[in-house]
Amino acid sequence: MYASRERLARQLAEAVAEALRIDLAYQERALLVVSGGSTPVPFFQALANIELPWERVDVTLADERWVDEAAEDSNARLVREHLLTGAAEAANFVSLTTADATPEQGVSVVASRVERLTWPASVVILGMGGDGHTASLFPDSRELGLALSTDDSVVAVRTPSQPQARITLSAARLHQARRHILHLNGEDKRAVLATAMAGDDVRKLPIRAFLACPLAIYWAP
Ligand SMILES: O=C(O)[C@H](O)[C@@H](O)[C@H](O)[C@H](O)COP(=O)(O)O
Repeated sequence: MYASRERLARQLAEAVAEALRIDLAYQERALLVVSGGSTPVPFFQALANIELPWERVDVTLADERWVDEAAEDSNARLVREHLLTGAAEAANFVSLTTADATPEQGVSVVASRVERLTWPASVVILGMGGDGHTASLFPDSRELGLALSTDDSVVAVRTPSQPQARITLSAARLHQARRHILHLNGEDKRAVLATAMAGDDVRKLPIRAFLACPLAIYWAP
């Protein structure tokens, strides 16, 4: 981990906290949509320690693996361990899974949960994989076309390159935010982002669906 990644995470936490503060000055509740993966951990830890009226903040995920919340690779677990601690413990976390065996069975319950939240979100923070995916909009997802085009909030996703079934907020739902942020580290991801910016085939590099949001980019080497 580079020191600058830690600094970036702290700056990002300050920016997100400020956005929540601004929105909470004139809304009863505010919504923060975060991503999983390894990149956000220092950001979560920095944000967790910032004083805010967290009891008026809802936190949900851009996407989730269809696994038990106790599983190593559960994004909910990541958020509970690193964000919902300290001051942020008072936030209300809304998970994207149910006890159903498959995301296809749970998708409508998750959709109604998501739709009850305060939209537009204050901030949607996206990550990006080396294949240009964001949330669970993978280039090889069978449901990519659906997730990019549907008005539904949530889509169950099967992706040959990924070991688990997943559930993702749709592109339309992820677009419903006052601010969009892309948080990424490393030269390899910067190169993927540069390629994404130089073209327009969203199915090849799904991050392209968010480049015109506008998207604030938080990058460290
Ligand atoms: O993993 C997830 O839960 C998210 O679906 C995914 O979109 C993530 O943001 C990117 O894959 C980046 O992941 P890293 O931060 O681990 O590189």
